Amino acid sequence: DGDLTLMWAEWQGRRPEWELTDMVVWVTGASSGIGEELAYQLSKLGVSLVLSARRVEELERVKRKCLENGSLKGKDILVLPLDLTNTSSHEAATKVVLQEFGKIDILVNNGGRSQRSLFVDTSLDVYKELIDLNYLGTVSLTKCVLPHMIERKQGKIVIVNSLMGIISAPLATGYCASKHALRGFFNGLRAELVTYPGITVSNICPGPVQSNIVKNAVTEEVTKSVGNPGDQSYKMATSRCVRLMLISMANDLKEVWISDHPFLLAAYLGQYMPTLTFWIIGKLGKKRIENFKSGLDADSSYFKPLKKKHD
Ligand SMILES: NC(=O)c1ccc[n+]([C@@H]2O[C@H](COP(=O)([O-])OP(=O)(O)OC[C@H]3O[C@@H](n4cnc5c(N)ncnc54)[C@H](O)[C@@H]3O)[C@@H](O)[C@H]2O)c1
Repeated sequence: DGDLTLMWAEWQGRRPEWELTDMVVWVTGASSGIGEELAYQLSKLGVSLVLSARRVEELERVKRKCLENGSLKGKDILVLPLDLTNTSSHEAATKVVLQEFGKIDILVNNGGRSQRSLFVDTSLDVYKELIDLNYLGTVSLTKCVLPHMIERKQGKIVIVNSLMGIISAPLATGYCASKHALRGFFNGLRAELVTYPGITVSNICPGPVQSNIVKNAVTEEVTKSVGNPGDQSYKMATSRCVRLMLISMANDLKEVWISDHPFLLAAYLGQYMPTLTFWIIGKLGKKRIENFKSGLDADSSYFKPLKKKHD
């Protein structure tokens, strides 16, 4: 359920329990899904945590659960409300973290939103929103934190990208574009930082993972979300995805693919036979669009045969 380098790192590499202790880790999108689970698993490693998202009460809930389940004390977790699209607030937020903990070892750029709509039906505002949030929000926060990492000549920048940043699927053109943009940007930034070997850039690309991503996905209009999480039984467990993310961070892997098949296979195939892969995506995607148009959950109804096989 991961690319070969990641699987090797899980087998033979450095353990998160050895490598990630005593660090200050800032997680965006920590109020739900992958970010929330990251908070729980990180809190067991004894790091200092900064939890960011827009809803303070949800972040407080996550903080309480971290304190119940981990070894941290209240002072080790900072709840810092942050809207990724409000880029003018990012500098001040970074200062608050530095004042509180004195350093930032790991920035996990996780906050984001997906999409479920056909391009022809979708307002341009949706495309602006997805680029503002998923791409520019991440770039902006990284721009605020990076000078501090350069000063210390160390730090880990983690981007929660997606397999949709490598291959694309119908009904998510704007989401795929924002994730492809992140991959292009951070591969370039990594190369710019080559004179700082202590600063690493990890591009993490999960396939489908259990979370609220579909429920929160934007549709034809920015103000309209899907509202229903759909059937998540065929997706990877959040805890497994996050464990593999921590292994990636502990081993400073530059890019990882975290997914079950057939999604992982599609990513591999896409590297070797792009034309064939896009033909297959077109064939499979046709059914996905039909499901969506008839009001069904595009994914779960599509993956029913797969689920039955698992059962
Ligand atoms: N779940 C999947 O299948 C999957 C697959 C690949 C990649 N991802 C990526 O994982 C990341 C986390 O998503 P998730 O699956 O946990 O979904 P989720 O909807 O459960 O969580 C998204 C988080 O981002 C936050 N967020 C949304 N808009 C924000 C804003 N304007 N400012 C600050 N925070 C904001 C939400 O509050 C929430 O905490 C996203 O970047 C997503 O693209 C998810």
